[in-house]
Amino acid sequence: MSAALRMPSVPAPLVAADPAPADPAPATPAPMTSEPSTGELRQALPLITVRDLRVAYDTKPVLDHVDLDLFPGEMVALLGASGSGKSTLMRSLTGFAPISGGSVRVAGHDVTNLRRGELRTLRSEVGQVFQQFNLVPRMSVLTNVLAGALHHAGPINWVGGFSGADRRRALALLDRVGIAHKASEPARSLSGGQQQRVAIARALMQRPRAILADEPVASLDPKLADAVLALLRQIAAEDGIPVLVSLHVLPLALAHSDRIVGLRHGEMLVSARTSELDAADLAVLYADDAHDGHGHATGAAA
Ligand SMILES: Nc1ncnc2c1ncn2[C@@H]1O[C@H](COP(=O)(O)OP(=O)(O)OP(=O)(O)O)[C@@H](O)[C@H]1O
Repeated sequence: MSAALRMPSVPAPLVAADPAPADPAPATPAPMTSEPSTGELRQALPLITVRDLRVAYDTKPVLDHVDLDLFPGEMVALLGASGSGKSTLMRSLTGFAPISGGSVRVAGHDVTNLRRGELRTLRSEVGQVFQQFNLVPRMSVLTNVLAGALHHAGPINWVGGFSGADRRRALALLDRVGIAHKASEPARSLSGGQQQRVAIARALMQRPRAILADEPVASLDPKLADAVLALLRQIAAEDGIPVLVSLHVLPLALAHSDRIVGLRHGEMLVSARTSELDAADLAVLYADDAHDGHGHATGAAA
């Protein structure tokens, strides 16, 4: 396989429960040679569609004609050396980046043309997970998860302001991510891997239509990183939502994604199914970047 993989960004559709179309235009159905199964009839349309995206900070271009589709149910790893534009691409999906051209559609929202209230709605529908977890350290694990419900609730009294149904749901989500037994402990008392599980449960509390995870395992040891990425992939498949996860370690991307996309200096150079890739195919993303300037190994040797 050639080094730079400008493959079509549209993979064979992954089937998901009740996918929400990002665009009202129906996808052209693939020709069918036999009676379609239910799954085939529910072919997924992309929930997130990025076309010809350009982002510039002041006059400095950071993303250059980027195309991307994210489908319900798939875990997509976003790779690239430091400064290649991964975080900027993620921020573009929730209206936090200075988009200078192209289009971004997320769960039916045209991100480049949203009023403030619509932006809030968009952000309430997209769960976010960060490297530093972003929990409130002195608050309990349960309260941190309940905070995910605030996106939909508007102003709320933190003391006793959550409904019993919210609390039951938060506990069920903590159970799902494997740390219900920590519900009443302060978040700061948990290990990094446990805190990231809390952050994932908080994102799920939003009932997200997609999850964006920006280097979610960069602070975790390899075993915990494996477990957290496996959890995110399981959520993508079970909940039928796309999960986009930026990573710096190639073996983790190869082990835990359905598809890999890769940026280099703001250009999307790689977009392919993970099963069709190996580490050598991804070297193009890191050429001439022995170190990324932030002390990360680039992953090529990881
Ligand atoms: N708010 C900003 N103002 C000006 N330049 C910015 C801003 N945010 C990012 N940049 C620049 O945009 C480029 C891409 O940054 P970005 O954070 O998206 O890269 P990244 O691939 O996520 O890097 P890393 O892996 O280190 O997190 C970099 O050159 C960065 O300096």
